[in-house]
This record gives sequence, C-alpha cells and structure tokens, in this order.
Amino acid sequence: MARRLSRSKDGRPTPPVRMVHLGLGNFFRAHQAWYTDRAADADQWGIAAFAGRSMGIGAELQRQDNLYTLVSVGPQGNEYRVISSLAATHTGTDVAALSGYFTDPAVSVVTMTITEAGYVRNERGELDAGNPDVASDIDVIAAGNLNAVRTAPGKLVAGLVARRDAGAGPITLISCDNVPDNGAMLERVLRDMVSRAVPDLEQYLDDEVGFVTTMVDRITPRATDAIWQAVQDEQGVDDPAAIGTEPFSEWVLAGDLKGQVPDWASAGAVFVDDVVPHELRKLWLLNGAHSMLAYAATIKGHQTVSDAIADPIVRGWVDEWWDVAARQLPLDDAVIADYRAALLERFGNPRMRDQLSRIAADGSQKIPIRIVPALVADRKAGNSPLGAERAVAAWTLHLRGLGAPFNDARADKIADLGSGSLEDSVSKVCGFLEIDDRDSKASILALARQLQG
Ligand SMILES: NC(=O)c1ccc[n+]([C@@H]2O[C@H](COP(=O)([O-])OP(=O)(O)OC[C@H]3O[C@@H](n4cnc5c(N)ncnc54)[C@H](O)[C@@H]3O)[C@@H](O)[C@H]2O)c1
Ligand SMILES: O=P(O)(O)OC[C@@H](O)[C@@H](O)[C@H](O)[C@H](O)CO
Repeated sequence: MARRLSRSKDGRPTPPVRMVHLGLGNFFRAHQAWYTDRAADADQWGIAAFAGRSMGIGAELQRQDNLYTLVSVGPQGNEYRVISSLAATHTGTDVAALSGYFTDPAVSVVTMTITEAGYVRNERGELDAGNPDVASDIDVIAAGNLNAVRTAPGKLVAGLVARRDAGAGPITLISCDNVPDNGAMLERVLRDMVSRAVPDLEQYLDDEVGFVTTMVDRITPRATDAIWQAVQDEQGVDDPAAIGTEPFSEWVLAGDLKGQVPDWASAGAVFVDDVVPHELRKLWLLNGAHSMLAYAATIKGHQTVSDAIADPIVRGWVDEWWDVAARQLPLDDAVIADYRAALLERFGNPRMRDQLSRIAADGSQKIPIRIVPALVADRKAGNSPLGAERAVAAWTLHLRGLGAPFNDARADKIADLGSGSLEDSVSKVCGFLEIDDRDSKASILALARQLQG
C-alpha cells in the first residue's frame, strides 16, 4: 500500500507564510509554487493558498502536510519533485483567514490564478458593476462588512482595507492569468471597486500597493489518474494532489514591487522593464494557436493538443495563424522562428495528453485578446489574415455546437451569437469582436462553411 507524503519524511519543514495565492488550481501548483520552492530563500517563503468555493484539492493537501508531487512530463519520461512551499490551504470562502494574512506585516505579496473570468470585467475591461456578486461586494465593503465579500476583486479590496487599517505596510499584487497587461488590468478592476465602495482607500493604493505585470508560461493540463498512477508506481506515494506539467517554464515580470517578494530570479524568473513583447509572443503564438486547435481541430474530431498538431491539415492552419501573428508582432524574425519551432515540440509532446476542451473554455474572453488584434492589424496593413479568420470561423461554429463542448463564463451574454443562420452567426460574432472589415467578414463566412463541411 503506497504511503501519503508527510513533512517528517518528505520535502522541507513548513516555511512561514509570507505570500498569499488566490486560485489553488493546477497552474499555481506547477508554476508560482514551483518557482517559490526553488528560490534561494525558499525556507523563508511559505504560501497560504485559497481554493474556490469548495476546498477542492486543498482537503487532500492538508492530509499530507500541504506537500504534493510535481511531475515534469517529458517526451521520454517523468521527473518528480516534492514541493514544500505550500504552507497553508483554505477554502475561497474563508475570507476571515484571507483578511488575517493581509493584516500580517510578514505577508508582502499576493499572486493569483483565478482565470480570465475571475476579474469580473465587462466588455470594456472595467469591473462589471452590473454583476450581482460585484454589486453585493460593493455594498458590503461600503458597509464595513468585509467578510461578506464573494468575488476575487471584492476579496482583494476587503483585504487591502484590513491591511491599511492594521498599518501592516506595503504589498505587491501579481496577476498570473493569461491577460495582456494583467497588472494594469488588475489595478483597473480594483480601483473601479474602490471608487464605488471605499474611495478613501485610493491614497493607500497609490502609496502602498504595487501592481506587477507578468507573462507566465508552463502548459499544465488538468490532473489525471495517469499522473496519480505514475507517482504511485515510480515514487511509491499515493498523492491525490500530484500534478503533471511540461518541462518548459517561463516567468517574466515587470512593474512596481512594493515590499519583499521571494528571490524568484534565483529560480529562473526574469525581471524586465517592459513585459509587452514577451506577453504578445506568448499570448498570440502559444495561446492563439491553442485556441485555433481548441475550436478548429475539435471539429475534425481531435481531443488533445498532440493529436491535433500531428494532423498535417491542422498543422497547416496553425502555421497560417502564426504567419499572421508574425507579421504583426514587434519582434525579430529569428526570435519568432525559434519560438515557433519550440512550440511545435511542446505541442507535440505525446505524453502530455492536454485536452482541447480545457483550452476551449471562456472563448469570449480569449478570442478578443489572442486572435482579433492581429487579425484587424493585418487587414489594415493590406494583407489577408486567413489564419486569424479561420480561428474566428471555428469559434463561431463552436458557439453553434460544433467541436469542443461549449463552456463560457459569459454564456448568458453570448448565447445568442450562435443562433440563426450561419450568415447571422458570423455577422453577430463579428459585431461582438468588433471586426468591421467587409473582406474579413466574407472570409470568415467562407471559412466557416468550409470547416463545417
Ligand atoms: N494551465 C495552464 O497551462 C496555464 C498556464 C498559464 C497561465 N494559466 C492561467 O491560470 C489560470 C488557471 O488555470 P489552471 O490550469 O490553474 O485552472 P484550474 O481550473 O486548475 O484552476 C482555476 C482556479 O481558479 C479559481 N477560479 C475559477 N473561476 C474563478 C472565479 N470566477 N473567481 C475566482 N476564482 C476562480 C478556481 O477556484 C481554481 O482555484 C488560467 O485561466 C490562465 O489564466 C494557466
Ligand atoms: O489557461 P487559459 O484558460 O487562459 O488558456 C488555455 C491554455 O491556452 C493555457 O492554459 C496554456 O496552456 C498556457 O497559457 C501555457 O502557458
């Protein structure tokens, strides 16, 4: 019978909590917790992580002293590491515990992986004040009932109010979600909430709160039984919290650090003045291609990234998209060529089994940032951005029930885009995505007809 992990036999002693993380999901365990675990000052930096509404994997983590196995899934075999940086786990509804950490001067950094939808923005990128949970958060924060908040922006603002009142010092907030300029995006939603709920916090935000923009990269599929079985067979450990990820990893950060953060640079993170070129390279070439695969390749019956990219027709679609992106990226041709070649290897790793259904979720918040900017710019430059238009055509068909199952946090707002004739759908989708060019609209319709066969 395989044993569970425990700090008496595995990993390192629990480090003191000095960092908080919102979104105890797969990616956090493969990325931010891994960098923190490998930092030169790892023994001084423990993370308190908050799950979603239910405890999720947190309950299993608590049974094994918050240790877990990270499995690096290479094309030839696995490598295993027990991660010790997680010091405490909580359910996302434990707002009192969250505020407790915010009032602790030892805690000086908050990271988050709460998905694109977790920031509760409207189509203009502002805090969606019409969302009932956001409206409720504004009311309860204004009334001083801080523990009644529900949304991630509400929890962060409530925590910052508590920190200011406790005089606990400066703090840095770092969004690690796949959104361009995620530091500014986070600052915008928090300031929107502050201006409505607690305007006297604005000065504190100016003086004491740092916002950092990051490009984060490490393809991390959903947890599978195969990973659990491999840890059991090869490590002799029964670890329900084990997570598999690819060997490659990248973390680029820029912005306003207030207070201390772990020595992530010693673990390979890179601090730069301008994260935008890195972000666009990753968001368009990697995530854009992922979205193409998620919508177009699933119509052809593929279920995983590696199966899809092995299909020469699909590979051609991805190349066509990369040609569009390459024309519009502010990067050297050689950098783009190297990155494309590396991506083909990463996507082709047959042992990853990354499900396209994972990538297909929440397209309404991904297509506008991963595909549309290059599409519009390329048309404006007089080119035919076929690769980008095919991705939009495939998403239109996805909205009409083809390919990967539909799952979108804004389902109520976008459900109608898939209804009516194909011509109607394309026209509504182009309206939603603000694609006005007549040639692009015609091309998207023609490509959608081709794709649906
Ligand atoms: N998995 C990857 O390969 C990867 C790589 C780079 C970046 N990311 C970023 O990390 C995010 C999470 O990916 P993951 O693989 O960890 O997913 P996951 O499903 O394992 O975890 C998502 C986490 O976000 C929380 N969450 C979901 N919806 C929320 C909401 N509306 N409000 C607050 N919290 C919410 C969940 O409770 C969970 O803790 C992605 O959306 C992406 O922006 C993921
Ligand atoms: O995580 P999402 O939902 O924003 O996007 C799905 C994938 O494109 C993404 O998770 C990639 O695997 C990741 O960004 C690689 O670093």
